[in-house]
Amino acid sequence: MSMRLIVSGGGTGGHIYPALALVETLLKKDPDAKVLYVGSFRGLEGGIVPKTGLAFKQLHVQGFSRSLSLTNFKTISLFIKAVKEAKKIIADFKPDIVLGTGGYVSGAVLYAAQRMHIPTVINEQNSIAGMTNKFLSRGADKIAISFPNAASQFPKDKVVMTGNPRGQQVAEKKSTFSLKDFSFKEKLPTVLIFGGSGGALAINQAVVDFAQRFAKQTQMQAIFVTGKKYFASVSEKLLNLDVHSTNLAVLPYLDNMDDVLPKIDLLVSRSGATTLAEITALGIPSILVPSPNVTANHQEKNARQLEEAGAAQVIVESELTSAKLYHDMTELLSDSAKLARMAAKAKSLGHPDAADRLYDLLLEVINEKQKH
Ligand SMILES: CC(=O)N[C@H]1[C@@H](OP(=O)(O)OP(=O)(O)OC[C@H]2O[C@@H](n3ccc(=O)[nH]c3=O)[C@H](O)[C@@H]2O)O[C@H](CO)[C@@H](O)[C@@H]1O
Repeated sequence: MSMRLIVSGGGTGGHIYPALALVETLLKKDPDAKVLYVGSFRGLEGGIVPKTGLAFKQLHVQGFSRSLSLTNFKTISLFIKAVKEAKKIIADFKPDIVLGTGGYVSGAVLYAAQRMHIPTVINEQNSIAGMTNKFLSRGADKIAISFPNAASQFPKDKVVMTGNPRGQQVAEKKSTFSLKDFSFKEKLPTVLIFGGSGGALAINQAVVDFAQRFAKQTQMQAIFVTGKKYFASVSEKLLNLDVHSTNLAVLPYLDNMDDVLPKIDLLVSRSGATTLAEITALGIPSILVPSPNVTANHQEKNARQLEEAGAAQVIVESELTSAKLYHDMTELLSDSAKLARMAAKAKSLGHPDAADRLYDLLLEVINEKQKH
C-alpha cells in the first residue's frame, strides 16, 4: 500500500526544505504515494512549495511575541482556528502519518493529528529544540533529531537520530550549475555569501563595506545573496559606491541552492541548522556568523559544533566587522590546503542518508500503529 502523508513545516527555509527533501525521497521509493503539504499564509512556503507542484494548503497562524501582549491572544485564537481547519483537512485527506518539520503551522497541524489519533513524527533540525517541537513531543510517536545533543530535550524512548533529510537531497543532486552562468571563471576559488533564508543585515553591511576592496581581487570571486527584503537597498548602496566588478554577483535569493552549493569552495553564512546539514553532507568549509536573534542562542550552539570539529570558523555578530570578515574570508580562499582540511572535517559530520532514515522511521511508525 502506498503511503498517504501530510507534511507540515513553515515560516523559514530551514523548516521547509527538509520537508521537501523527505517528500522527494518518498516519491522516489513509493511513486504512488499521496502527499499534501500544509503551510502557513505568512511564511516563505507560500513562495517555495507551489513551484514543486505538490498539493498545498495554507492556514493562518502567527508566532508568539516574547513579551506578554495582546498579540499573544490573537496568536492563541488563530491557533485554535487553525487546529479546527487542520482537523478538517486531515479528515478529508486521511493520512497514514503526519510529519512536522517545525514552525508554528506544524504546531497546529500535528496537534490536530494527535487529537485524532493519527501517528505523528517530528523532525528537529537544531541542537536546541524549537518551541513548537517541544510542545508536540509529548503526543508525537517519534522524534527524528539531527544533532546528538538534542536528544536530552525530548522523551528518551521516542528519539531517533536520522539527521536532516535536506543533507541527503543536496548530496545526491547532480549539479548542472556552472560558474560561467555568472560570467565567473571555473577555476578561481569561489565564496557564496548569504544570511539564512531571509538574509542578514549585519552580513550584508559587512559585505557592502568591503565590496570596493573585493572588486580589485583578481584571484577570487563571490556570489552574494542578500535576501529578498534587502536586495533593493544593497544594490543601491553598491551603485553609490560605484562597484562594477566582474568577480561579485549580487542576487536577492537562490532558488537553485542545491545546484550552486556543490560548485563553491567556501560559504559565509548564518548557522541555521538546515544550511549546516547541507554543507556537512557536501563537505563545504565555512565562516559562520550565528544569528543572535534566535531562541536560546541555538545558532551559535549549532555553529560551535562545526568549529570544534575543525569544519568552520565562527565570528559572533558582536565581533563582526567588515575588515575581519574580509580578512578571514580572503585568507581562507587563498589557502587551498586549509580549505581541503576543513572540507574533509565538514563531511565527516554529515548525514548523507538522512532522508532514507527518516523515510524508514515513518514506515516503522505506520506499521507499528497498524499492529495495534
Ligand atoms: C532566524 C531564524 O529563526 N532562523 C532559523 C531558521 O532559519 P533559516 O530558514 O534561515 O535557516 P537554515 O539555514 O536552517 O535554512 C535555510 C535554507 O534556505 C535555503 N536558501 C537560503 C537562501 C537562498 O537564497 N536560497 C535558499 O534555498 C538554504 O539552502 C537552506 O536550505 O530555521 C533554522 C532551522 O530550523 C534554524 O536553525 C534557524 O535558527
